Amino acid sequence: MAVYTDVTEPQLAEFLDRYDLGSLSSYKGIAEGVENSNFLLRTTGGTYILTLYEKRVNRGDLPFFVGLMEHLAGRGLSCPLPVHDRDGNALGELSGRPAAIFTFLDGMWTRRPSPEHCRAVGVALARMHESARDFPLTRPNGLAPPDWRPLYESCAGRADEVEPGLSAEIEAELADFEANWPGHLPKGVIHADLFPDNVFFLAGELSGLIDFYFACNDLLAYDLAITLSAWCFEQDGSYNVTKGRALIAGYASVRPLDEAEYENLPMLCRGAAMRFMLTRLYDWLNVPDDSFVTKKDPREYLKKLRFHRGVREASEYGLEKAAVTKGMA
Ligand SMILES: Nc1ncnc2c1ncn2[C@@H]1O[C@H](COP(=O)(O)OP(=O)(O)O)[C@@H](O)[C@H]1O
Ligand SMILES: N[C@@H](CCOP(=O)(O)O)C(=O)O
Repeated sequence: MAVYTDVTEPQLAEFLDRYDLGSLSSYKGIAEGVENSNFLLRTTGGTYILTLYEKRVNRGDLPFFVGLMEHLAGRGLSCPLPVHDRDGNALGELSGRPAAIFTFLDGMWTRRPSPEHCRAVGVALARMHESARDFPLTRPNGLAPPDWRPLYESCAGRADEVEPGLSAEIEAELADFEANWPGHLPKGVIHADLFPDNVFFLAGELSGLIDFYFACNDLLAYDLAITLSAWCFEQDGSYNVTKGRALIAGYASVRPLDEAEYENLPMLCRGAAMRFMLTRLYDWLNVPDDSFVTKKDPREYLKKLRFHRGVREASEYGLEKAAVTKGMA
């Protein structure tokens, strides 16, 4: 469920008066999504997405997110383009919430990613990284390794309610991240949440990326690790090396990794799994069951964390160093 704020027809019609989009034909809440309220908006000028930003999104970050989408779309990456009102503003206010209108992207996200999907996602992620190189705004990652311990501590020692022994396991992992995180690797603007529900396909081809609301400046290879962890595991929790190989090869075909990035992949993947396990754990323990926020199972990411902990060398993800660092994969 992702319509947290109601919008009345007169409110929306008044909001639309500020744009050159024609008049309101219809609008309807979109159930998918977690953080914000989204509406499918039809006007006499076309079809759009209306987003109302909810409490968990910091208003001060909105110019970064909206500016990034505009920048990437301008570089030819397929992603929602913010629509400006007649005064040039991409951000307005509707029903007491910051609000923006975006172009509609055709396509659907895939529930069953294939190796071909994974390769296309790897290519798109690397293109995003390259296209954002000259984006002038910056935003620190609010969910970087130094934030993981406070997030864990805000779960008030209740991790063992999810699985006995989990608190001690998290403690040991956090100590390792604090001592060994490879913070020196190349940085840039990362998507930071490129899960299957944020990538659209149309007729088998990748048609666009959405949901840039965790985007920030951080390690580029960490974004690859997040994406690999989200796309290359099966329902039973097993790693699919064919998908992993395809995703990494797709990425490296646009942006080859450097040796240190490649060698640190197991640590980066463990970190990616920890980050999503912790945010899910926090919601699992703290968000009331009748709340609108969709809770996701932290144990899915606990399994992935354990898999990554067992990986001794990056080649176990499917590709040898020479292939990935030379971009010849
Ligand atoms: N530009 C767009 N074009 C088409 N559909 C979109 C677009 N933006 C969002 N959506 C739809 O809205 C849903 C929720 O969007 P998303 O950005 O993932 O929300 P949240 O930030 O709340 O997770 C998506 O799954 C998709 O169905
Ligand atoms: N991808 C995250 C949750 C964030 O959801 P999104 O709809 O904003 O992508 C997770 O799976 O934990």
